[in-house]
Amino acid sequence: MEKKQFQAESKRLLEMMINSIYTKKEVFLRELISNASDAIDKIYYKALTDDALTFDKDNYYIRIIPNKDNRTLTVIDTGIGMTKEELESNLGTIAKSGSLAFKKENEIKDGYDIIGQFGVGFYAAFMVADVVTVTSRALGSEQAFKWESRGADGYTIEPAEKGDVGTEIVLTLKENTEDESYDEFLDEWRLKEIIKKYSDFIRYPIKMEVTHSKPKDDDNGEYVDYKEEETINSMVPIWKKNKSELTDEDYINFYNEKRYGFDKPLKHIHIRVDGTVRYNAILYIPERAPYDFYTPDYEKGLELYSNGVLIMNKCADLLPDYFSFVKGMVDSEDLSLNISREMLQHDRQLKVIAKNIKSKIKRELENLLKNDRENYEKFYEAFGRQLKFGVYSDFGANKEVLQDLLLFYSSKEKKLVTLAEYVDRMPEGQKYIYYATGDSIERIDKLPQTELVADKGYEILYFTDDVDEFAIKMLLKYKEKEFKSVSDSDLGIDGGENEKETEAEEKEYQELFDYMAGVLDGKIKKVKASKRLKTHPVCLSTEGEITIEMEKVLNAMPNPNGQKVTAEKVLEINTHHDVFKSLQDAFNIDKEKLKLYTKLLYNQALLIEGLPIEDPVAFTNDICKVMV
Ligand SMILES: Nc1ncnc2c1ncn2[C@@H]1O[C@H](COP(=O)(O)OP(=O)(O)OP(=O)(O)O)[C@@H](O)[C@H]1O
Repeated sequence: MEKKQFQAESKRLLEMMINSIYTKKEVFLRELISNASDAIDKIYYKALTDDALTFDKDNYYIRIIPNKDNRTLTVIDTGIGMTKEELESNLGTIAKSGSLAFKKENEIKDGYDIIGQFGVGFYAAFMVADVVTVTSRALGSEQAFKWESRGADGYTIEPAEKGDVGTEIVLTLKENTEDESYDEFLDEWRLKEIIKKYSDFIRYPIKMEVTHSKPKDDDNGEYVDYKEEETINSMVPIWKKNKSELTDEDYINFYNEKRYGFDKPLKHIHIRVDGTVRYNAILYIPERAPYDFYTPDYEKGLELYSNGVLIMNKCADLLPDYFSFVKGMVDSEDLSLNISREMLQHDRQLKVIAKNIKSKIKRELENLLKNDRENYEKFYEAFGRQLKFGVYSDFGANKEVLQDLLLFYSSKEKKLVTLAEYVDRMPEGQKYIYYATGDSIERIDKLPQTELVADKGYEILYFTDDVDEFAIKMLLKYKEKEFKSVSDSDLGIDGGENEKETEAEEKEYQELFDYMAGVLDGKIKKVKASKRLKTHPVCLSTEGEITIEMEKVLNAMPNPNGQKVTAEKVLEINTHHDVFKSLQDAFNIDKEKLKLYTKLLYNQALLIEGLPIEDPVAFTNDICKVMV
């Protein structure tokens, strides 16, 4: 059977490709510069095996020339050039990559990999240009050729004059339209910006004339403009340098140059991996949280480079959410790029890198905690909340990774402590890790509920962040010790004689307590004699899973159904307090007074908890009733 070839309508293919591959027009320059760099690399590789050729790096460069008068942008390179046949096959055939073929023919291993592989990048020029003119003279040839195309209409090739080996590409830019201005690609500052963004680490100098101004000679305060050629790119990426060559200042400068943050980094991590997936990375832990860090607007991610060429500004897949504060970049030669170089074809390599990076960051944070507590606490102040969110989210899937990085304020140490430090110094007989929740340390310090636990000499962790208690509920235990709120109805503390006494009292005063509960009409589950209060007359505790702090947080969240979460509150009364005597008297002789006292005590307990009083006016009126 006769085998037929597919027919490709190359005009349409070109149009489709030009307009659908790239999301940003500016990348055309990245593609042309990458081709120029590949062309110079090819001479470099040839010189490795050809004794007749020498490669003196100083002679090789890429030059960018914007010309506003002609509306042309020229890209010149001193690379290997193209013969007539090569112009025809490489630029005349879409998806033909001379660079890929070169890579296959020449075994290239030293890590300076050729960039081109798909054979389409060149055509990105047609996104911004009506006419593209390529004049090229190949290495070893005296004759140059000119290739010219208006895109879909095909191309022409004719002999041309060119003094040096290399390629000159002239783009005649499209006319501006209502929606698009192509003039930006003639603007020095814009060009500089694009070069810095995508091609900063191309290994050869990218030169361009840049306008500066200087005072006029006659010293009358006026300035004149003059042009000077500058190398725009930094060339050697800092991450390819040896760590021993680099100082802290170099890393800080890179952080600032890249605008990873406006602060100083607290720590940098320089990673070089030569494993199954090779990559370099420079990561930073910032000193301060960006202003939008804890908002939905914040975008996590690392810059992703393939061979020194920027592929993605913020690759989110490289960082878990709980380390979203990390800034920096990753460069790998082993990424499977897709044709636009914007997304990755397969993410196996990326997954390997992400996993690796995650454990590196964790290890660095652990080291910081162990060896530089002061700076760790600084870090924790800025990003601790994110770690706690990390423990809580994904149903606690990452709690093991994160639990040893957590810190909480300790009632005894009066500073932040780790869970390990807490558990390791727990006295014999202490069953639980105790915590108290509140808006601030000062407020928790005064919470009546902490009295019994503190009296026992037990340390209490203070939870002042909304997320704290939720994270801890997800952890459940640390080193086999369960967490317990000081407001829990059962504190797990053996009260001895005192406890028996309270139980006896409970029975004795049951009628009074029931009456009081009735006055509060469903606002609380019950009233009981407190085992935990020593000096304070009243407090609230809870039964069940939901604590008062959780009730506050959950009810503060947007809730379209208007449903409210309520903790099962218990009003605890200190039966050894003088107030209790008044309650008993009122119960016996003046029920109206008892109602008044009950409401007052309940509202006081709410205030202590930082909960709103339902009717503040009624509350102040009640106080006045007591006063008169
Ligand atoms: N400045 C240049 N000097 C020498 N050869 C070039 C130059 N520009 C392009 N070429 C040749 O043209 C071919 C096609 O270029 P094109 O940019 O379309 O694809 P590529 O660079 O091979 O791959 P990719 O699509 O991945 O960039 C290149 O492979 C190279 O052989």
